[in-house]
Amino acid sequence: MISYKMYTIRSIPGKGQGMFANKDIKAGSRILADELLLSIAESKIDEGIGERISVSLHGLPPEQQQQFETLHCPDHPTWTPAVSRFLANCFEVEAPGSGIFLKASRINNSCFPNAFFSWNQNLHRLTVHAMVDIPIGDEITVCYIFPFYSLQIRRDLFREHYVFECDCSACHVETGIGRRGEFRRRRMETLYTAIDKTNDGPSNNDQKELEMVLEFIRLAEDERLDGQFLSCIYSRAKKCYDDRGSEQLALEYAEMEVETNMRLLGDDHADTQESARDLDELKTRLAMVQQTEENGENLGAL
Ligand SMILES: C[S@@+](CC[C@H](N)C(=O)[O-])C[C@H]1O[C@@H](n2cnc3c(N)ncnc32)[C@H](O)[C@@H]1O
Repeated sequence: MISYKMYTIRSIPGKGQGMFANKDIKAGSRILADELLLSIAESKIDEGIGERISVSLHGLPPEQQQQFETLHCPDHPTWTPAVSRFLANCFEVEAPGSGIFLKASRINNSCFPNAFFSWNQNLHRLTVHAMVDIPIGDEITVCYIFPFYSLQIRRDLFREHYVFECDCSACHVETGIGRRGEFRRRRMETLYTAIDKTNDGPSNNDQKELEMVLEFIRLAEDERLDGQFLSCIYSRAKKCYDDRGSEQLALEYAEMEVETNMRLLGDDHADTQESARDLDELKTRLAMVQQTEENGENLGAL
């Protein structure tokens, strides 16, 4: 067992090691900002991945190579141990790259996670933030993939990439919670793909895009799913409303985007800083519109 300020790493039956809160952790708190041990610039799983991992690993001092060897290594049917170990423990750094972080790699998966990981380019570290209040003693979990993927896709990715079967309540579709959740997640997956395909500029079908965005947000709230994907969707809602001249609604979604980014990424993340700048611009624009309207009213009253 290893204890740090906010968490302890210890074994759990059936899951290897895991990370546990050793104090009550408030939503938005930074649980860790982990240093990069090694990375590869291209994480696509092709025949060259073993070589890329090997080059990066052998560029490290022997002590750090040994630290990599201590990480969990699943028994994958086709990959070498180095590839299995890398893929089961890596996190995305600058896309399409992946990296290994010794502490974060002890965090297990849940499709109802209570924490969120993100590569922070400004800090050159991987951060993990509490998405919700985490009581002392609870396991700290992240979702390795988009949690709104349907059960079949989640199962396939967990088996293929990480070699485990997820046992969280979302993966038990025989229960009421699991079944209702699966229905919502399938719909969210469809909507996310469709929203992603719509153009960034003013589209021919703004109304349809806005309807999809609002439905996605409703489903995420019902399913209590959170993540940076949600702040991207808030950003789309902001843009849809702004494009149609509904600045007040655009402002509400801009505020939700900043709140989500602050909580999940922290104020030192480039995405948070960009969304905060956008919010300030929108507020300034809205204040100018209000001022112009007030001036017009005053002139009319003369
Ligand atoms: C990033 S590591 C997490 C820490 C790992 N348990 C350890 O012992 O170091 C990923 C591996 O943890 C295990 N794992 C993660 N989440 C799990 C879960 N919900 N149920 C069972 N095993 C899980 C799987 O073996 C997976 O390949």
